[in-house]
Amino acid sequence: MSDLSRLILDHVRDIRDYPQPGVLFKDITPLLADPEALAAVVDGFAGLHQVDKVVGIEARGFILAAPTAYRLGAGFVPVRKKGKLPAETLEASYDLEYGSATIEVHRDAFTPGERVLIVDDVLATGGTARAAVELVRRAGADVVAIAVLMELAFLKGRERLDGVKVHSLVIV
Ligand SMILES: O=P(O)(O)OC[C@H]1O[C@H](OP(=O)(O)OP(=O)(O)O)[C@H](O)[C@@H]1O
Ligand SMILES: Nc1ncnc2[nH]cnc12
Repeated sequence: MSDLSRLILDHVRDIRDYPQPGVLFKDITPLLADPEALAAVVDGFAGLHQVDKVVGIEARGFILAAPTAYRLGAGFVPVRKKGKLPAETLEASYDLEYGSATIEVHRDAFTPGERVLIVDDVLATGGTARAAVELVRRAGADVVAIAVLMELAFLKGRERLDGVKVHSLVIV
């Protein structure tokens, strides 16, 4: 296992039965609070691809995507839960490990053909990431890859992202 994977595992804590019974929730707040771990994760994402825009998925994805964009000299684009973006949007609905949701992106968030890295904290069932890929493509940009801090392999999210490059800093 890489030093980065070990560092992440040491700073993510498991919360049983949150937000509902049967879910083992991966709480990244200890990692965010640790300067060395936070910097290593952002550097890890920024080392993957040079892109024009980094997309962050509300809310935890924002925290990691914005510093990644800064590090790359790229722009940041928020994908938000429905009803939060002020201008004209595209939307996609999906199921995730513990519920369902609708996300949106501004219709004019990208110029055609821009290269995009999508960043989030956790890949579980893949519903969220798949919907984000769909939105970015419908908005006219090119999804270079998805990058997550942690992939929960038993939920097989990767299988729902056929044809998209998926980078996980740690797989559990
Ligand atoms: O692979 P999936 O099963 O779709 O699950 C992964 C998503 O679930 C969490 O987001 P959540 O909707 O809980 O939002 P939050 O970041 O606002 O806590 C996480 O941050 C991912 O975006
Ligand atoms: N088990 C989990 N822990 C943290 N975030 C998640 N998003 C979906 N499933 C999750």
